[in-house]
Amino acid sequence: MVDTIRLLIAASGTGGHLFPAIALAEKLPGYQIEWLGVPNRLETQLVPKQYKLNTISVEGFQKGFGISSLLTLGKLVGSVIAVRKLLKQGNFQGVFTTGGYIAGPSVIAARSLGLPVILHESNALPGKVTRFFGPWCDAVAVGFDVAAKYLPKSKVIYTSTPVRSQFLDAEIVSTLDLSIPPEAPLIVVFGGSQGAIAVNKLVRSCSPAWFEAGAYVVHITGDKDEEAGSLQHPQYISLPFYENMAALLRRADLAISRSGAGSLTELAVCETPAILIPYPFAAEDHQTYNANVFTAVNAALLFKQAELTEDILRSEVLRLLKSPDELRKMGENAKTVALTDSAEKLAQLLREVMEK
Ligand SMILES: CC(=O)N[C@H]1[C@@H](OP(=O)(O)OP(=O)(O)OC[C@H]2O[C@@H](n3ccc(=O)[nH]c3=O)[C@H](O)[C@@H]2O)O[C@H](CO)[C@@H](O)[C@@H]1O
Repeated sequence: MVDTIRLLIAASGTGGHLFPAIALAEKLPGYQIEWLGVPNRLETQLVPKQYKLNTISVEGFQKGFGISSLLTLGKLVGSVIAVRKLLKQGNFQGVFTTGGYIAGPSVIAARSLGLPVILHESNALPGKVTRFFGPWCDAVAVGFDVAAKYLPKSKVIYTSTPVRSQFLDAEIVSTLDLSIPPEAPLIVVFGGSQGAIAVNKLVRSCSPAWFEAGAYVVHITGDKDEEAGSLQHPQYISLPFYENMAALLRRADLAISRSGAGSLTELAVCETPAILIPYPFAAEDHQTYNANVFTAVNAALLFKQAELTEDILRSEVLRLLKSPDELRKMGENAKTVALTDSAEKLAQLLREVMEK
């Protein structure tokens, strides 16, 4: 009889790092899974109760990564020791990680114990940690196939990025609990898992013209926007966060969004056309690389935040609202850049590596 396999999932920080790992974990019945994160990030809220969350302190690691700062090195060594101890004491047989600062110590610790590691990188331009540690991993699964060209020394496999299971349910739209008339055009605005204050300002200024055109706006502002709540209108719904993004994106006629890999993959599987405004301060401008994947297949319009004025945003949205055929075509094109069976593909890859 084969013993139950014990897997440590190192995924931490943002929705973009956590949701793909949660979707994968759901596809590994029979595996005993524990989580590795840090004490003060989103994993403390998002990791499902059935997985034990172990935490270590690796804050700030990514920032100084690549520069031989003693502090960074000291933190890294401490984290590696902590993860090694956890892996040994917990009898784990392998590690899965979604990159980011938690991945460095996890990969080093696992490899130093001879354990297999799979890393999933969801961005079109892989992060520094992925580029550096990718060759140490048994495989690097990528969310967009263009990422492979930045990982020449890694064993790269295109799996797309797993989304939460509700995104794959075409009927989910019936669970939308916001009062929006069925025939009204719907614009959904969101800025990743943390909101986007600069986009919020623009959207509030433009919205009255969109209301006049009959559109409803669901605006997810994040919880750090002090001006959230300053716009009131019967066709406007403002929320700090919304759980049922799957229903909302399927219902949306147009999304206005940052271009984090998680949001983009969800837009793709929901076939939602989009206006993308990459977060200008994202590491190495990786959100622009992500957005380029969409513009390359005419699935979205891309605007640099610094160049996007109220006038441009207002008029582009009004133009698109008058062009349902163009919107429909953009949605169809979006579908081509993601796989709906990504979680299964990733689970299969993991099983192949862990059970060989
Ligand atoms: C600012 C930044 O650097 N963000 C990065 C972060 O993702 P970050 O979490 O910021 O953004 P993503 O777009 O990847 O994911 C956002 C997730 O939050 C969910 N959501 C959002 C709002 C809401 O109300 N409800 C909700 O469920 C979305 O559905 C999505 O699943 O890691 C990603 C993966 O490495 C990167 O591509 C992003 O660039």
